Amino acid sequence: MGIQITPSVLNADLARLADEVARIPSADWVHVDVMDNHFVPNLTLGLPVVESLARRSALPIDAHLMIEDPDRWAPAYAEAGAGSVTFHLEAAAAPVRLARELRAKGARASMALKPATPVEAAATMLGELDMLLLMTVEPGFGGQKFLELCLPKIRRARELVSAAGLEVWLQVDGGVSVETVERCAEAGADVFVAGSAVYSAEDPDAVVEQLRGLAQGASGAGA
Ligand SMILES: O=C(CO)[C@@H](O)[C@H](O)COP(=O)(O)O
Repeated sequence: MGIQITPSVLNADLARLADEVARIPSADWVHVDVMDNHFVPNLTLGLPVVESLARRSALPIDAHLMIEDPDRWAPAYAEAGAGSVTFHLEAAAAPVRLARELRAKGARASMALKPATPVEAAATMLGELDMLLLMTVEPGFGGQKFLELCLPKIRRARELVSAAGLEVWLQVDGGVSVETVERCAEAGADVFVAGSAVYSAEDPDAVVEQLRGLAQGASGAGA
């Protein structure tokens, strides 16, 4: 599939959500952060907003659920029209069953790991996943500094995916910017979430293109 850029709308103007998504036509997905103030210390938006955005957005929705009890809630996001649904391993009671349920509902099944969770924790179920999300900040807020300690994890995840001969996408999320995207791509990431780097810019779509170019160059997938 190659390099994909999925801007997070967390730091966009949420009162104008559909318009904010329309400002990033070059993106591959729009990344929507769902937070419940239990799994993370922040509260954002939920199912009705995702359902409504799915009807209005030209981009497919990449829903990142930072919530407790994803076993109960995640399938509803697939039904609401999210093309990809990410739950956290740290929160799931039955991650394999949940991944299968998401796929059965027609969504891409994705699982996220917080920075301190070793990649090995996901190794046995990579075959159940379409994407593995490696958090490169502690989840909960946009605008944090990229955690360098996550780079070896990205490398290790790429090794595991390649060794298994799987097509699992490797997404990174947190502090991804023009300063850090190349290091993530070199380490093996291929899907890049960027929030403040995109939405703090006057021309968010130009940043999407810039991130894509840098990541492609660094991964060797460039022109
Ligand atoms: O999931 C999260 C934060 O928990 C992210 O998606 C952030 O929204 C990314 O924002 P930046 O770090 O790129 O500003």
